[in-house]
Amino acid sequence: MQDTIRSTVTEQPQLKVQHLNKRYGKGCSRCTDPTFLAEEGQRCPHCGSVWACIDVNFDLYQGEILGIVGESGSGKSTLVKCLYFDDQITSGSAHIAAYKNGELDIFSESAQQKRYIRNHLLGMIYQNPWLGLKMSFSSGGNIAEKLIASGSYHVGSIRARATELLEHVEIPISRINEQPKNFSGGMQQRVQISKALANNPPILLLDEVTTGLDLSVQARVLDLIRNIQRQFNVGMILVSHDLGVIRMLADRTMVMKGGRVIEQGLTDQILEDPQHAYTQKLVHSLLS
Ligand SMILES: Nc1ncnc2c1ncn2[C@@H]1O[C@H](COP(=O)(O)OP(=O)(O)OP(=O)(O)O)[C@@H](O)[C@H]1O
Repeated sequence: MQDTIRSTVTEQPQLKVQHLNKRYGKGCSRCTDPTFLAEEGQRCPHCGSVWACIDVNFDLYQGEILGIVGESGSGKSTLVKCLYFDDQITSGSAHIAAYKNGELDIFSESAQQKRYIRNHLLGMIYQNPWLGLKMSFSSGGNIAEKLIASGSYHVGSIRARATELLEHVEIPISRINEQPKNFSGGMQQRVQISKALANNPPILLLDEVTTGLDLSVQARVLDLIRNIQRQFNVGMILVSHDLGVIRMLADRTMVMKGGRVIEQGLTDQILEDPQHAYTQKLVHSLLS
């Protein structure tokens, strides 16, 4: 895995996230700076607001998979939702190398520019395929929707790209006109992946994409993710509460607890020598 890092990682991060905070609720004068909340506390005792992400900092490099692991409620999904502009951040910044040379904070951009970033530079795969797919469209139509959003209008090219992507994720081309609501959970995830890849984004966000799938189906989706990383050299943020999934795929890992990043480093290092007591517990439960 470390060879992958050496051969693919370039110096400038694809994505740089700094001091990202996300609060649900109005907030109050006592929690303007969430780092003052008691360690591991997320809820302000005065106003009841929940700080889902507290001072999150990380870099994502080209072609690497960054795993984010943590217990339920630790802020993993909120983080990727903020990066995909599904949710608004409270404060912080993020820079994407492929967007204006990484010089501008994407969160400070206009709604129109955010749409551009989402349509051209990001792909999102949700745990729930109903969030990522239009179930009343055909599977080919779902891919077409993403291509049209990123400025492709030539019907022949769209059809050819949809065919290529569905083949890539091993959906039989005979089913290109079928609605994904008729597909199995694993197939729906594979259509979601093909849709997210449609515009060749440099960054893919994957939120618990195998949770709830049967083990054999899970293995197939995980294999597909690994192949995509190798073939497309795309940087991925892979959220999972399952350290086994992270171990299988992630080059580097970030451990979250109570909205905070409590540990990050090479996945091998984290598994072999976890520093934080919570990570030690996680690793121990994986190995026992
Ligand atoms: N829309 C919302 N309104 C209020 N609180 C929210 C909202 N979404 C998330 N939260 C709170 O933010 C915190 C972080 O939630 P989040 O879903 O990001 O955690 P997670 O680590 O992804 O958990 P899980 O693995 O269960 O999905 C939790 O305390 C959650 O209750």
